[in-house]
Amino acid sequence: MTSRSTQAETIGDLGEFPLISLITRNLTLPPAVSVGPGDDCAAYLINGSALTTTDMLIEGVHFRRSWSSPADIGHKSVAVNLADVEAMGGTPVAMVISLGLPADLPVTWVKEFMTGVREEAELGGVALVGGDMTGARDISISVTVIGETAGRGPILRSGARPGDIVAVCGRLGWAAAGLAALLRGFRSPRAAVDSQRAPKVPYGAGRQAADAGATAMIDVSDGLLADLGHIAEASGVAIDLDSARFTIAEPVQAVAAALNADPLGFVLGGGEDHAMAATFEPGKVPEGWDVIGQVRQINDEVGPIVLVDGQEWEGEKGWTHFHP
Ligand SMILES: Nc1ncnc2c1ncn2[C@@H]1O[C@H](COP(=O)(O)OP(=O)(O)OP(=O)(O)O)[C@@H](O)[C@H]1O
Ligand SMILES: Cc1ncc(C[n+]2csc(CCOP(=O)(O)O)c2C)c(N)n1
Ligand SMILES: [Mg+2]
Ligand SMILES: [Mg+2]
Ligand SMILES: [Mg+2]
Repeated sequence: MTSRSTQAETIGDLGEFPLISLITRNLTLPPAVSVGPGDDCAAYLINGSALTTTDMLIEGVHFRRSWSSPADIGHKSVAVNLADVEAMGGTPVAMVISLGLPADLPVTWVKEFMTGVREEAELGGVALVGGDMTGARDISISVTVIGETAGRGPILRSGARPGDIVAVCGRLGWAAAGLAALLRGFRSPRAAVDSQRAPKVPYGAGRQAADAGATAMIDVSDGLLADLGHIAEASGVAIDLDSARFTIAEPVQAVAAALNADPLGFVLGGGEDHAMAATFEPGKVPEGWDVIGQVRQINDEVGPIVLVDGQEWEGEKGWTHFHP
């Protein structure tokens, strides 16, 4: 590194290519990756069926710098993408990250962000093989992950059949409860707020579900009801959840009590925990998954729908962008 780069405080002082070096030095690449960052493309082997997924995180929309550490944002950026590979029953192989960054961003911010990226990538078993960088007013992060299903077909949203059991693995309502706390200026309960800052994706659960013969699967990014709605639509079925089946975690209950809200609202309508939600033939629900309902035939007049105790849920079903 030049003296310019060792002394630089902001990424504007440092410059584009030294910043790329800072981000990409000392990466360990698995044998499947023959060319990592540094050339015009990365090169790697895919042995089975290939998967590609991408999700963006935008400052002010997905995170605030005042709420989350740079490392949290690094963790979250990788985790939300790995959750989509998991939700197809796949295994991640390679990842590219594109960053839009303001010039006055401290270099330390990017270093700490990359610590989160590296830690989450290691947890999920994916290699960073490249990316892109541009100036921007607000921080914008776009991650793309390439994965594989090792010759087995991917688990789609469209495979649920009447008579199947609906089950989930992972946290529900934690991140939404954390968001509600942060929006009101609180930093506790810590477990809920930390879940909003960076989700705990149940890595391995998607592959476990695929091994158990899951008929459909999705990760809960927007909200359980909204995301199960995608399974209902794609599969042409009705899904009926049993509210008595949900065990509501203590941090979610604590936020609900403090805000005088229904804790079930966080569980059913809250996103960003990236739990896996899947359907299975009876008797095939794997260990560690919680049964929450049943797949039923659609009523022709109503069409695909997600019900709670046989009724339509009156509250929020999940996050959608572009709403005022
Ligand atoms: N700009 C786009 N161009 C092409 N396809 C898109 C675009 N945006 C979304 N899609 C596709 O639409 C489908 C649904 O996208 P969506 O982002 O809702 O899925 P997700 O990543 O599972 O959810 P979330 O974004 O909440 O994590 C995906 O198959 C996605 O690839
Ligand atoms: C500052 C701030 N305000 C609001 C939220 C809540 N939020 C944003 S995007 C999203 C759904 C998933 O996004 P996507 O569908 O883009 O993957 C949710 C629940 C947040 N995380 N940070
Ligand atoms: Mg998406
Ligand atoms: Mg998804
Ligand atoms: Mg996603």
